[in-house]
Amino acid sequence: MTPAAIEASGLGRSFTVAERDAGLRSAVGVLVRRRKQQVHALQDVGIRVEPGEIVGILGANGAGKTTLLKLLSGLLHPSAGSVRVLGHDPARREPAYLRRMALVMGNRYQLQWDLPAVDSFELNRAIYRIPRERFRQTRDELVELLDLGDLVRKPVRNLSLGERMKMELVGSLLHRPEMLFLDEPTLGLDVAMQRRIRTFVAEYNRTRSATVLLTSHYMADIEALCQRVVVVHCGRVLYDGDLSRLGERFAAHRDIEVTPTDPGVDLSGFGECRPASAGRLRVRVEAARVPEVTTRLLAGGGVTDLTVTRPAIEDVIEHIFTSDAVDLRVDGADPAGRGAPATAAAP
Ligand SMILES: Nc1ncnc2c1ncn2[C@@H]1O[C@H](COP(=O)(O)OP(=O)(O)OP(=O)(O)O)[C@@H](O)[C@H]1O
Repeated sequence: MTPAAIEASGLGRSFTVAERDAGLRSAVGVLVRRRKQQVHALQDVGIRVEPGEIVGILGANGAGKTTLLKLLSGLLHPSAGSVRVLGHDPARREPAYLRRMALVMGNRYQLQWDLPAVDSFELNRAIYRIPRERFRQTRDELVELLDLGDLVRKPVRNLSLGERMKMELVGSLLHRPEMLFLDEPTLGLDVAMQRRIRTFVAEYNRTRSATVLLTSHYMADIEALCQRVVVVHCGRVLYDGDLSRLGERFAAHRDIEVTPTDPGVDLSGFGECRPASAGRLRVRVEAARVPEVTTRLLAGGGVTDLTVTRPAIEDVIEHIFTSDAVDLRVDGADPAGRGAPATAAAP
């Protein structure tokens, strides 16, 4: 078996935060007597990622995605469990590890605000001790790939959001990292720029055989780049497997589309009913009721054809994000047969 790019087990991270109620009295009181609370940002995460994979990390706000990327890149130390990335313990932040990975955050900038990006690139060359010739070659290649041209000579503060993000990517990739952690790299960008960044990430993964972990709230990013997704919910891994099979696992309902013989027929007794295209009707029912409802619809003789479809992946994700971890408790093995726990435990 080839060594994994990432291997984590029982990985967890908690934070101790001061608790206080609203109001002035509480603000003063907290100076005298501090109440503390433990926040479990991430718990018992088990994950194995193979070299060259692109894995999407999905989760609602506050689910623990950034905490996971920070643990893997060594910005945070774990409170529990163990993790190896490219054979290194990330928390030790060894130069040998830092030279092989990059963390890019859509809401944080590493380039010097008042300087042209090209100067920050020089700084990175010195920090990472990149040989001059290789540095020039990589920089020019990346600048061309991202159509940045002379923009590298403009102060970073004068660049647009999308131009700045592309510049951040160049700055982060000059040392040719094999491991890329991308936290919301397309945040706030327009659709065309999102697509440009996606194409670039796919290209970088392909040409450099880089392993990529990506978080994004844009499903288009995930669908375009990631066959495999890890869904983090309330700090735990709820699902680790093929994106295409997420719906099988978590879709709470199915849509049954029928062509009625009588266009005025009332099917609302079966479930939420809406008109679909070409005179068809769509009835939304709980997944468990599909066999019973289809049997009754066909036996009634009022429909000429019938198809059952799963909801769009966005709907499935929304269902997961808005549910309590307990609601999503499922039994049995993970569908993709990966190591991560397939059950969501009660908090
Ligand atoms: N330094 C910290 N101190 C206290 N709590 C923290 C800290 N960092 C993260 N948390 C908490 O840990 C939980 C997970 O946060 P995290 O930033 O990992 O979520 P996320 O999934 O990346 O969310 P988002 O999509 O909003 O960026 C949240 O409840 C957050 O408030």
